Amino acid sequence: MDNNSSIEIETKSLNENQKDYISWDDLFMATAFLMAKRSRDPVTQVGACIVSSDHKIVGTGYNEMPTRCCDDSFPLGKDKFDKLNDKRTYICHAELNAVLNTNSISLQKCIIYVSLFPCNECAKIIIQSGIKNVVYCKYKNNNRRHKNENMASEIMFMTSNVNCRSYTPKQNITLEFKTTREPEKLQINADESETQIVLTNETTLEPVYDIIYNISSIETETKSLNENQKDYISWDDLFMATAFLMAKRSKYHLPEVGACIVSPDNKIVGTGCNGIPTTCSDDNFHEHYKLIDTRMYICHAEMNAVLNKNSISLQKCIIYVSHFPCNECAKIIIQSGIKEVVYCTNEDETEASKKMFKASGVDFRNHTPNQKITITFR
Ligand SMILES: O=c1ccn([C@H]2C[C@H](O)[C@@H](COP(=O)(O)O)O2)c(=O)[nH]1
Repeated sequence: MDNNSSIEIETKSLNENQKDYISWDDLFMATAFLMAKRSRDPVTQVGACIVSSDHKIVGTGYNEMPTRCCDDSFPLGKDKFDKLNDKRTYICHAELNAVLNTNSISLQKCIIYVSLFPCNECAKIIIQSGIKNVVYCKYKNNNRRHKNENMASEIMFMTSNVNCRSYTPKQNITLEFKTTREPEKLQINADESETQIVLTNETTLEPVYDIIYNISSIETETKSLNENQKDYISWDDLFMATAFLMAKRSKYHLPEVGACIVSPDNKIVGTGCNGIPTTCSDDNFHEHYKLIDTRMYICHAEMNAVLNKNSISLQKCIIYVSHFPCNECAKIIIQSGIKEVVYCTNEDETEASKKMFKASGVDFRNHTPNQKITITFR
């Protein structure tokens, strides 16, 4: 390949590709709105996303009943005459959950993105946690800013030097999940003294869902859904959507890849997309060094998600990836202690990765959300 043509191709595809590229503000506000899709509050679904000064997600949350307080035995409506029968008595707000869900020792200098302006109770929690910036999308009660509880929050933020600004992404974000057929199926012959790997040409249409998750969750999840919760999404959909959202920060059409690592208790502990190392400025790097093969410089989404982690250990974590990991990423995943890979598409040569995953006891499965997920900022 001659140098000039490859430079041209690369620069061209970078420009064309940046149509979909999103800002940090868009990314984190979209993550907050995505989280809100897990809320079972029939009236107002709120999401929050806490981000460190180096753009790592360190906490997420949505409004829900306290953990293990089964939604069906708690009211989802209001009753101003009977506090015991009023959802407000029990529901933990999105901000509270995001702050308490964090894997980071300190939230000093962090930013919290919230779909709704924080109420006075959440303002107290935000201030005491050390968060220094609040980015919100709208006010509750038809955007009535001058409601008492909003005023109280504003006064407390102002006197505590917590910066507060409103931000609404200009357009909705739609995440489309490409589905592909598995090119080959891996079989392990358990009878052989040495593990024998057979590649067959049988093609099956994924997804294969995590049976354990579904069985335990169906009972509680389906029963409490109501009319207003058409948008409600499963954990698998949420985290795959987060991986695809991350991919929108990639400037590389190789393709754009996103990854999201999740702890056993469903906390996001790392995210990433493919890109050149952080310290190499994206915009000048190609032209400056007249790169022949950009792929040599690209850090893959999986590598970035693992190295971006805000948890000491990734033992027993799950990594959600838009594309099946290559062999280099498979090594990183295995060595990091991650125990499961959930992928959406599998277009590339991944035999070596599969062989290593199998031998190392890392499970892998496909998950493709049934339909596209649209994040609407309203
Ligand atoms: O700062 C806030 C304010 C409210 N919420 C949650 C609490 C409730 O679940 C809903 C509000 O329900 P309404 O029926 O609209 O009063 O929003 C929050 O998470 N954070």
